Amino acid sequence: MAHILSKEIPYTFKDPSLLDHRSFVGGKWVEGSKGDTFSVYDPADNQKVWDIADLDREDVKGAIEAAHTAFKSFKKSLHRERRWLMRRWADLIRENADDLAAICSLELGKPFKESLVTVKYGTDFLDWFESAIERQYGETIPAAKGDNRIFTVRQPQGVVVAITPWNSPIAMITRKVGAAIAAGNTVVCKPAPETPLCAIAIAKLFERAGGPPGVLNIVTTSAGKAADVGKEFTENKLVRHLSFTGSTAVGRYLHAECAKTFKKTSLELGGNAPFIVFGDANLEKAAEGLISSKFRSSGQTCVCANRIFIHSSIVETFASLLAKKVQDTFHFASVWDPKCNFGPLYSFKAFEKIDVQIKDAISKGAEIVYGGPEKNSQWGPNFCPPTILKGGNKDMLFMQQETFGPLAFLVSFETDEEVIEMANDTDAGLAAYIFTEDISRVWRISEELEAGMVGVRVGLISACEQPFGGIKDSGTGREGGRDALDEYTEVKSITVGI
Ligand SMILES: NC(=O)c1ccc[n+]([C@@H]2O[C@H](COP(=O)([O-])OP(=O)(O)OC[C@H]3O[C@@H](n4cnc5c(N)ncnc54)[C@H](O)[C@@H]3O)[C@@H](O)[C@H]2O)c1
Ligand SMILES: O=CCCC(=O)O
Repeated sequence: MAHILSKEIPYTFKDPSLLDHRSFVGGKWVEGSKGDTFSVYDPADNQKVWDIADLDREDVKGAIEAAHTAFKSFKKSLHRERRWLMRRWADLIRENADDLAAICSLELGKPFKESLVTVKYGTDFLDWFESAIERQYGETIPAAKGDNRIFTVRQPQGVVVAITPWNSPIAMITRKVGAAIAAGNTVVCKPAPETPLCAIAIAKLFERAGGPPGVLNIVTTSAGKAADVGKEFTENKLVRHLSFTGSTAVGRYLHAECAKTFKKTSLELGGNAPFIVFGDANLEKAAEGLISSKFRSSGQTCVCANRIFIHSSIVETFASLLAKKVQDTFHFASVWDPKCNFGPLYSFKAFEKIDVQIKDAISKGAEIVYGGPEKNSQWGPNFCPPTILKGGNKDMLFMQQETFGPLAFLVSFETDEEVIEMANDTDAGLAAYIFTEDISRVWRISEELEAGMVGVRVGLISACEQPFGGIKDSGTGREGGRDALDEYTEVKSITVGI
């Protein structure tokens, strides 16, 4: 089978060799052993982009074994050697930022301009982890038994499996894989079947940076093989840590399966973020914060605002201001147009989900203030413009179900107590946002919100230096930040008798 891009795009790759349809296992570029493939589509027009190698459970087992073999020597690599590897890798990603952004736009439908921001965000993680490598300190502990001395060291865990979603195909890989490798582990990464090309290109650059064979393995698999391949990840005893970003349902399943072999898990799952604007808020700031939180990636991030609570005294003013700012902010065009800053939804399925949420809300009393889904939009079959609805209430679907699309549902509230209760009335606990000018309210509400991350007077909280993760059904563990490498190491205590 000839493997070439199946469609024309208005972009010329500076280095076309970054495009590949194969997986990367044990330092070799491989097809699936059965020769199976699956297709990747461009969300901007639903046209096929390429056929990608579809690895099966046996192939994935081989990748785990390759990672295990590589771990035997990689765990002994010097900190300084790993720093240089990370630095070369990050530099190569920067040098190839345009091509990587183009791949991201092609398979995710993200505007090219926004894809460049994503590449930078992804590279920031590698820079951050690199700087942390030589600061993996242990402790000395006073021993109760006078003749003993106790100290601790941090050691890599072994083979780490990283399973990533489609909505952030560069940063979700560097955030997991970067930290795991920086800490001295070896990795088998399974990217989402919708967006394997970014993962493949990142692995090409890892190889060029001098990454030893087997340290990073990329296994591309179709949606249909995910469950089977997942069993290998959870049952194989060589895997010591499974790090997953994706839906709560799949995360819950993987977590339970991993418990059977006592694997560590890091789970970054779904969100349902409350965004609260109090009566004393700076409304300009709040509207701008909401635009960056709600409409980033067309509403397709786990930290996007989902339930927007506005104090009843300002709800009308805020809705009009928000509509005006949305109108002034977004420019729709082809995702390749440098002016475009708002892209399509990932898929028709996503479009249908938001259609259901809008119809449900309208049938229960909400009204559209701005936008509304357009069937057969000139910007593609999956395009939905930023949409604002007011009159939301607790009986509507969006209150319990993550929208993952560009719908801003405004719900009015009266008191601080009432809004805290509504904000916490969800199984998710990932991000939350508040806008107020009252310093005592900042502390009180931040501490009362049941969420792993709170943004105060900001709508964009994601950063490599921030501990990223949730509580309740939004998962366990933190990625990024000062403690990022701790997630991928074990503390060993050594007691010495003198
Ligand atoms: N908290 C975060 O950091 C974060 C980040 C991005 C996305 N998300 C969440 O992810 C969801 C959207 O992503 P999605 O639809 O791709 O999620 P998903 O759970 O369907 O898929 C995520 C990944 O898991 C794989 N997978 C699915 N079933 C599997 C199985 N049985 N065994 C092994 N792997 C399996 C998929 O192929 C994909 O690679 C949203 O709910 C969003 O909030 C969370
Ligand atoms: O979708 C979730 C991850 C996006 C982010 O890191 O902000």
